[in-house]
Amino acid sequence: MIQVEGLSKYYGEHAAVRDLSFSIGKGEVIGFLGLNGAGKTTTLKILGCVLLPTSGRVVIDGFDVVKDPHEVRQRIGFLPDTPPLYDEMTVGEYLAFVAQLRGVQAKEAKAHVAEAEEKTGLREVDGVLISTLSHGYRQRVGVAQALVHRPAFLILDEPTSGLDPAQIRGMRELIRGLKGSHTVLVSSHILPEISETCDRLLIVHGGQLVAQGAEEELARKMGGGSIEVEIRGDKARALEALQAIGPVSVTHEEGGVVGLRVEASLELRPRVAQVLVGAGLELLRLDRGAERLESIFLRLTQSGGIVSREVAS
Ligand SMILES: Nc1ncnc2c1ncn2[C@@H]1O[C@H](COP(=O)(O)OP(=O)(O)OP(=O)(O)O)[C@@H](O)[C@H]1O
Repeated sequence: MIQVEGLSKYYGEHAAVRDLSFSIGKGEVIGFLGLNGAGKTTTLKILGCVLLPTSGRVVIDGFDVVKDPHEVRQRIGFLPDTPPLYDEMTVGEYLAFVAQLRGVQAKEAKAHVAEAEEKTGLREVDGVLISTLSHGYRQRVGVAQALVHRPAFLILDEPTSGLDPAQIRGMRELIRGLKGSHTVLVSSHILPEISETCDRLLIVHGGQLVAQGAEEELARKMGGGSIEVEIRGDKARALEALQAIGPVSVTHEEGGVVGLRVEASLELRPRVAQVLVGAGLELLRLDRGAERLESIFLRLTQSGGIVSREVAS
């Protein structure tokens, strides 16, 4: 369990984090979202015992980050925005070195390293010098060093930063694979990545929490949500059938295939399928609106937090 209560961090007069409170349950994968400068890195560094808070409390598994940092560090693994890698070491040497720094017995270090390499797909580069690795592999080593002492909690700051699309997918799968065995807090500003990986979202803006909840829940609270379909058949008939459910717009049209979006809650997906098939149309695809998290996020972070007060509770 992670509990954050009234956390603030000032750099001089500037409040990077203001009165932040949230809790994370065992086994949850939480996405920490915010624009550049929102206060994500500062918060994660405090949770990772790298920075001291100005005020407030962070308790991880019953231990306070200020009073018991040693206990906290044994229970968390931290991937900072720039992973602290030693270029002149091989992957295996580096992970063994980090394991021992974190209190793993020398005789157990090998098993810990093998397990971390297995989870992060690094087995084949165990003997490779870190200086020769691609950026994607370096990020994996960053995650592996966070895992190597088998912590219950993982804090990952922008794990996909600078990765190409294939590497992003690999990292997403890696994080998904950690679910169940770890509690994960992962920060990002890449919305689809968070949307697909996380159970719940914390959205920060200007150092404050402006919303929290599952994507579904946030969309409901904000009255948002949309369903996208692709059909083959008469466009006018499709528009008429869908208008009974909510406002409809045509998203694309090509070779007899029409894409439409209905502004309606996801729970209405079966109803959407029913009316389209009932109208004699061929239903080729039915999905949640892809832009949804993006629109929730933009509304929260561009409204100066007006919507936020209702949604943050
Ligand atoms: N060492 C520092 N000294 C002074 N101000 C700082 C320092 N570190 C961060 N800040 C300021 O605190 C605010 C929050 O920064 P932080 O790095 O936590 O945001 P972030 O959400 O992680 O942003 P990004 O996605 O760009 O990394 C910003 O206004 C930043 O300029």
